[in-house]
Amino acid sequence: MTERIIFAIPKGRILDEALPLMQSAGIEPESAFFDEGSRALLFATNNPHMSIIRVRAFDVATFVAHGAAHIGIVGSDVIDEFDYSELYAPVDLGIGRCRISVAMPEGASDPANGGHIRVATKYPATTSRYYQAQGIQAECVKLNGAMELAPSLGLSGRIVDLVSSGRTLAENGLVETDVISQVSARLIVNRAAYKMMSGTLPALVERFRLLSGERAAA
Ligand SMILES: Nc1ncnc2c1ncn2[C@@H]1O[C@H](COP(=O)(O)OP(=O)(O)OP(=O)(O)O)[C@@H](O)[C@H]1O
Ligand SMILES: O=P(O)(O)OC[C@H]1O[C@H](OP(=O)(O)OP(=O)(O)O)[C@H](O)[C@@H]1O
Repeated sequence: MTERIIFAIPKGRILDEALPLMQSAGIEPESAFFDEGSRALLFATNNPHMSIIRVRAFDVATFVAHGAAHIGIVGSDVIDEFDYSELYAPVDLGIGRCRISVAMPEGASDPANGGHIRVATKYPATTSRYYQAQGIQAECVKLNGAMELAPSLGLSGRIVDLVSSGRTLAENGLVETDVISQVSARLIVNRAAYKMMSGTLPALVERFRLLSGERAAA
């Protein structure tokens, strides 16, 4: 018997780039997936043994790590933040490229007072790890968006957030001071499922690996 594969994809901005990639891999979601009025969260595909769930970016990693979904697409920013041992990330898809950086108000200095700083971020684990390696203790204020507001309103001296064009920082009077890491979207697989579903998942991963190799070479 072939088990059903649950494929988790993120709702946000990666989706537009992920869909053509999935189509190239032969995965076509049912029409309800494209219906903006639909409240459904789980969708059939042209493969009777595969369904798609569309969830928030951070939740893609959680669903796959717990085996509730078997495979997914998510940014390396999310993988690094959770550091789930159950996740295998075998393919860099080369989409959703950006970087995770430190930023602060133009012309400001934010000295580490007694080795301590305060940072507003959606990425507390990544931020703490980055500063810990420099012997600085980062007190992270967790926000889920609009981090750029934090310095001007006195919430923190600096922020750690994703940067692509730099436009959001510039429009909010901030400058990028350090790049923590480069980010791109990855194919992730639940390690146990990869072994258990050996008739389907490894071949699917190979298809994406080939496509990404072709894309990188193009
Ligand atoms: N400016 C950007 N350029 C390129 N990729 C980005 C950019 N911002 C985010 N990403 C990638 O897209 C992923 C999802 O980000 P997005 O901003 O769409 O979600 P979100 O609105 O933060 O998510 P949610 O609403 O689920 O909290 C990020 O984890 C990152 O990998
Ligand atoms: O350097 P830029 O090209 O301006 O991109 C950076 C912005 O993109 C992301 O937010 P997004 O637009 O996804 O919205 P969000 O606040 O909902 O995360 C990120 O959080 C930055 O705010």
